[in-house]
Amino acid sequence: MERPFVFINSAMSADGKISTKERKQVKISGSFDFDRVDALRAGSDAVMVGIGTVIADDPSLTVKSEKRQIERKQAGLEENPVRVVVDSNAKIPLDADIFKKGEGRRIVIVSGSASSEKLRQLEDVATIIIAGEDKVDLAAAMEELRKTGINRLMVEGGATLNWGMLSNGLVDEVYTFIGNLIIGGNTSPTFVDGEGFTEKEIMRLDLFEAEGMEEGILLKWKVLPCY
Ligand SMILES: NC(=O)c1ccc[n+]([C@@H]2O[C@H](COP(=O)([O-])OP(=O)(O)OC[C@H]3O[C@@H](n4cnc5c(N)ncnc54)[C@H](O)[C@@H]3O)[C@@H](O)[C@H]2O)c1
Ligand SMILES: Nc1nc(=O)c(N)c(NC[C@H](O)[C@H](O)[C@H](O)COP(=O)(O)O)[nH]1
Repeated sequence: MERPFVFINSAMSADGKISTKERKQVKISGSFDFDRVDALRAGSDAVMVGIGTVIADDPSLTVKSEKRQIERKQAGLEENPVRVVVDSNAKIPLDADIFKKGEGRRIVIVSGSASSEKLRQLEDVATIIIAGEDKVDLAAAMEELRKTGINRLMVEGGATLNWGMLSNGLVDEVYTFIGNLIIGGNTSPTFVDGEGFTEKEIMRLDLFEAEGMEEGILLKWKVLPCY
């Protein structure tokens, strides 16, 4: 199977949470880390999030630095990477910031259970990929993204999509910024939620970079193959 090179970038608290129990966004990164995230976006062919993140945060996922936007244009690219949302039932609001802000292509990946009426409406603002019957088949979706020329894909969460991508063996690298705060709560989203691995299935990582940044630390890991 041909798929893009995939990395996940996430910011978490010292206790591994990525937002509050009300799923409210928390500023974990400082300006330095947000700028690093911007550079990662600018260097990617596409940036992907789950529908939970769109509903919770309404992100635009645009490249913020004007210099990077210009550099992308000079390289013959669109100002922003392709913005991709994984949304099995096509719940994404038509007025989401992803559609309203910035230039560039948008892709919504849905499953066979999405309503055809909503898909017709979405076709005006995005390309639709259908993968899977009731729930998006992420492996099939990755193949489709690769076919459309996406070779480097940045995944920006949230917790459930991170699990889906990791547990299906679709991630090459993981970048986690750990900030100087504790969020707590047994229902607050963590870096990876979902079902969780059993002891035998646990995924191993290889740390290849660690860098103190502002009041936190950035860790970069390679995902090791499962045996
Ligand atoms: N700190 C950070 O770096 C960061 C980044 C992004 C999001 N967040 C936070 O994460 C939270 C959202 O996370 P979440 O877990 O609710 O939503 P999510 O963004 O992970 O989206 C999950 C949804 O994607 C859809 N989906 C479709 N097919 C799937 C599949 N095969 N596998 C997995 N998901 C599939 C499902 O509808 C699922 O509910 C928000 O609170 C947001 O603020 C934090
Ligand atoms: N890197 C990072 N540090 C954080 O402290 C934090 N809270 C997020 N959270 C991701 C976030 O939940 C959003 O989904 C997008 O970062 C918003 O993207 P835009 O600014 O709209 O382009 N990400």
